[in-house]
Order: sequence, then C-alpha cells, then structure tokens
Amino acid sequence: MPTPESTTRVLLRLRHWARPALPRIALGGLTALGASLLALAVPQVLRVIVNGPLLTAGSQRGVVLGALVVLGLGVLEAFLVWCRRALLLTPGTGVERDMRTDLFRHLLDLPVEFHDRWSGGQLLSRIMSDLGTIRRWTVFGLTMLAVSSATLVVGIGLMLATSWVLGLVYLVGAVPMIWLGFRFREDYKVVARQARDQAGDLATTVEESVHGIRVLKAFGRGDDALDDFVRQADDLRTTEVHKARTLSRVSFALGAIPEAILAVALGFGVVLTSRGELSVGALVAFFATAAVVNGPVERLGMLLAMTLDAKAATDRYLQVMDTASTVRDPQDPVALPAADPAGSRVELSGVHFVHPRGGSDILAGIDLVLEPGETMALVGLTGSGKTTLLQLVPRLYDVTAGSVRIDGVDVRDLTRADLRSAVSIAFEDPILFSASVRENVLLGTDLTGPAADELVREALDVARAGFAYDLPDGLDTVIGEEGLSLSGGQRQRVALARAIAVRPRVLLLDDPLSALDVTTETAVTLRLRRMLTGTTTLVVAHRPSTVALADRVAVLEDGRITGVGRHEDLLSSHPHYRYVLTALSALDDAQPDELAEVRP
Ligand SMILES: Nc1ncnc2c1ncn2[C@@H]1O[C@H](COP(=O)(O)OP(=O)(O)OP(=O)(O)O)[C@@H](O)[C@H]1O
Repeated sequence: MPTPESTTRVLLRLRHWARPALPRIALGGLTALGASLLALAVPQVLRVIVNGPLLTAGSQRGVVLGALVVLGLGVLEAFLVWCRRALLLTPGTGVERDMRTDLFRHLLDLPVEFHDRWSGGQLLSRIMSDLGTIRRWTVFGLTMLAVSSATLVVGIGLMLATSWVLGLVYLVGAVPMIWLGFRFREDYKVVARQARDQAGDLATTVEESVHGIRVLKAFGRGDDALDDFVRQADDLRTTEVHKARTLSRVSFALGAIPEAILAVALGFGVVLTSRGELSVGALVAFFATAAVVNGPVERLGMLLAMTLDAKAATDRYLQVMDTASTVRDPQDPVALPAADPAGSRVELSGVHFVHPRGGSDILAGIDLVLEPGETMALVGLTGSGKTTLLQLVPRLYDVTAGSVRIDGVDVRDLTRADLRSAVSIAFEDPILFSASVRENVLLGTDLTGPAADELVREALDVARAGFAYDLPDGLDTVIGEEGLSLSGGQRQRVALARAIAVRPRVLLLDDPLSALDVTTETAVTLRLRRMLTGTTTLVVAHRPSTVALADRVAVLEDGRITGVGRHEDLLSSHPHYRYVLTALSALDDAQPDELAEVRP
C-alpha cells in the first residue's frame, strides 16, 4: 500500500490548476489580512484614548477624536471585507472548471481496462462534489487559513508587547490546543476520506438502479434496492455524524480554552494594574486584542476541517489523474500505408491476452490472417473470447503477447487517432448518445454539410435503418438516454450505420445484428457485403445463415483458432464448429441432454 502523502504536499499540487487564479486569490488574501490588521489596530487606539484623553488629560475633544478614528478604522475594515468577498467570488470557479475538464479529458484517455475497474458513481462524485470542495477551500479555506494564522501571530505579538506576563499566560492555553489540533487531524482525516468514498458508493448505487430500473421493476426488486440504498445512506450518515462530532468537540475546546485562559489573565491583569505595573489603557488594549485574536482561534477547527476535507478530495482527484494510460500513442508513430482499394490485410500472430485483473489466458496464441477485402466470420462458444479478440484490433485492450498488424504495421506503432479512423467496431449491445440520429451516425467522422448528409443516407441504407426517416423528427429525432427509446434491433442498426459511416478499412462487428429477425439480418449482411467491397470485415456471428455469407469462417476454441475455412467445408470437417453452430442457434432453448447429442 502506498504511504499517504502529507496534507501540504497533496494540496501544493493544486497550484498547477490554481496558478491563473493565484493573483486574485493573493489580492483577496491581502485585503482580508488588511481587514484583520485594522481590527488589531483598534485596541491600540483604545489604549491611547484611555491612557491619554480619558484618564490623564480628561479631554472630551480627545475622546471624540479617538472615537472618530475607531469609526474610520471600522469603516475601512468593512470596505476591505467587501473587497475580499468581491475578489474571491469568481476565481475558484475557473479552477474548478479547469480541473473538471482535465479530469474528463483524462477519463476519456484512460483505457477500457480502467473503466472496467472503476464504478461510475466513484468517478461522478470525484468530478462533481470533490471538485466543489476543492473550489471552496482554494478561495475561502486557504485564504482564511493564511489570514487567521497571520492575525494570530501579529495579535499574540501585540499582546506580548502590551504585557509580556499576560501574553505568556495566554500562550499557556496554546499547549492543550496544539495537542487537540493534532488529535483532531488524525481522527478527522480518516473519516473525511471515508465519507467521500461512501458518497461515491451511494452514487454508484443510484446510477446502477436508475440504469437497471426496468430489471428492478420487472423482478419486483425495488424494495431490495431501497434497502440497499438505505443501508449505504445510513453508513454515510454515521460517518458524517462522526465527522460533525469530531469537529464540534475541537471547536468547543478551541472556543472554551481561550475564554478560560482570558478569565485567568483578567485576574492577573487586575492585580498588575492595582499594583501600578500595568496601565488601565494597556489592560483594555490587551483584552480588546484578545477578543480579536479569539475569532481566528475559534475558526481554526473549522478551517482545519475544511483543509482536511480538501486534502481527501484532492487525494481522490489525483488518484484518477495519476493513473497513467496503459494504451498510449507510440513515441515515433508509423503512418499506415495508403489504403489499397482491395482492402487491408489484418494479421494476428501469436496473440495472447490475459485480462488485466488476472486469471488465465483468454486468448492463448491466436494466429489468424484476414485477406484484403475479405469478410470473415468468427465463431466460438459463449465466453470463448470473441469480443476480446475483436477489441484487440482497435486497441481497446492491448495484447499481452504477440501482435496485431494492419497492412504490415503493428497497431501499437500507430497513433490511436490513425488507428481508430482505419478501424471501426459495432457492438452487440450498442450505446447511443443523447443526440439526434444524424449526430449518432456521424459520431466517428468530422464530415459536415451535404457530404455528411449523403454519408448518413448511405450508412442508414446499408444498415437497413430506413425506419429513422419515419421517427417524429426524422433524422433530427433525439435518441439515446434522454430521447426516444428505440427497439433493440433499431438501436443495433443505428450503431451499425455509425460503424459504417467511418468508412473504415477494417470493420469489426460483434454480433451486431443479434436482435434482428433472421430475414432482416440476412438482408443486412448481404447488403453489407455488396456495399463494403474493399473493407476487411471480421464479424462475430451465431446464425448459420449469417456465417454462410462470409468468405471464410474462423473457429475460436480454448483461446486458439482451431479451424479456418469455408462454412460448408468446416461443417463437414470440424466437429467443434458443428457443435457451436448447433448450440448457439438451432438449440438456443435446448436442454443439456439435447446438446449432448451433437457434442463431438
Ligand atoms: N472485464 C473483464 N474482466 C475479467 N474477465 C473478463 C472481462 N471481460 C471478459 N472477461 C472474460 O473473458 C472471457 C471472454 O469473454 P468474451 O466477452 O470475449 O467472450 P465472448 O466469446 O465474446 O462471449 P459471448 O459470445 O457470450 O459474447 C470470459 O471468460 C469473460 O468472463
């Protein structure tokens, strides 16, 4: 386990994002400091008034003049407080926006393997509430901490200068307060982090439940989901209560100790004054200064808590930002050779893949060549690694050994932008974004205007997604999570159109037509074959009718390709192929003993 970094070191890393806002934050801090110093000046004026015009000279004019000076100082202090607020109102929002943008950019850059491990709620809570906490601390917590510390130092200095005996008495109170502060820090930093992690888990539960609301309702598991939520919400509440108690204990102590010490100091002060060792003016000034100093002392608990909250939030933010992307662009990228009208050659040699979470080889030495322009079907039992194999081509995952080459170039030697404009993929479970049909189809291209319209028309035509023109707003109809719900088959066809619209050299289809009826699937496959001449296609298929339309079929078995050939040839020569086709299609609903009849 990595050793936790110190609070200062962690918070110092925020300067990277805070730099543009620092001049304004510093100016805000200076005005706050000015206001505090003015507050500290008032007792000194009081001392002069009491010792001079009031007690010695008995001058009414002098007292009025002194009162006017105090009033002037008060007005100036109020003005500086207003300036502080105005200066610190906006800079934090810029810091928050920049940090949020950087985090989102990094999330988009991180490989699929990272997103397999991290829940949406934990990322969401980092990008929303953690950054809010950091913003509040950068503008308010940080400046107030600096100003309060400076006020304390100057104030205690003035108190010592006014009366070193009374000053020392006051300082005795600092000993238990420092000890309490250390204890508070140790307790609070643990619960501060815990509360944030629990809030992230809670967000994950909400996200999963909302996402799977149909399943919960259909299975009548709403109450269970609620129980789960309430339990997590209770855990979070317990932690928040613990946090509040820890803070209120220290806040009480930081309020009570200085007051008690002042009572003792008052006793000493009166004795010193009666003995003539301290002037009345100095006594008044000492206690007026102490009243000013007590404010920052009482605030220290709250400011320390804000700082520890900000530390926990920054830790969580940096935890993601410090995760390096394992799928990166090469230092010296190679360009793909110009596209051959006949298509691209795709070659997998000795490919091994172990899932980053561990376990055994999912792919254990794949050797497979797709000739230019060929359509190859990939067939294997469920869980045999077909999706995994497809995902290695556009580097959604990287091979753990061996290589994937397109036209002779290792995909790891290409920039990801080049690779992904050459390779396109459609998944079985398509994700559509909350945007119009047109925008969804054009997701992978930068085309605009009439050329884009023509591309959309062509892609929808090949994918037999003509239904899109009949939607309420035609191709402008918003679909996806916030829009019109499409059927599974409709979604698959829009996703297929999206994959085609990239005009890729290599098209990967992960059973993208499984929700279609056999006739439509055959029609789409035939159309794909006719239209996509010059595109090398690898399609995961499970219906004999689709497989039969491929030029060749590759059989994936135990992490290896155990047969490559024409459908008819494999059907007669490859028992596992026969078994897989039967198991996956004709006997979809069959019982195990029925499957045994065809098992090789
Ligand atoms: N994120 C993951 N973490 C760990 N193991 C995984 C992950 N994704 C897939 N696997 C494992 O990899 C193996 C292959 O999965 P894959 O999805 O490639 O199979 P498939 O042949 O496409 O299956 P299907 O036909 O059911 O879609 C499975 O055993 C699966 O459990």
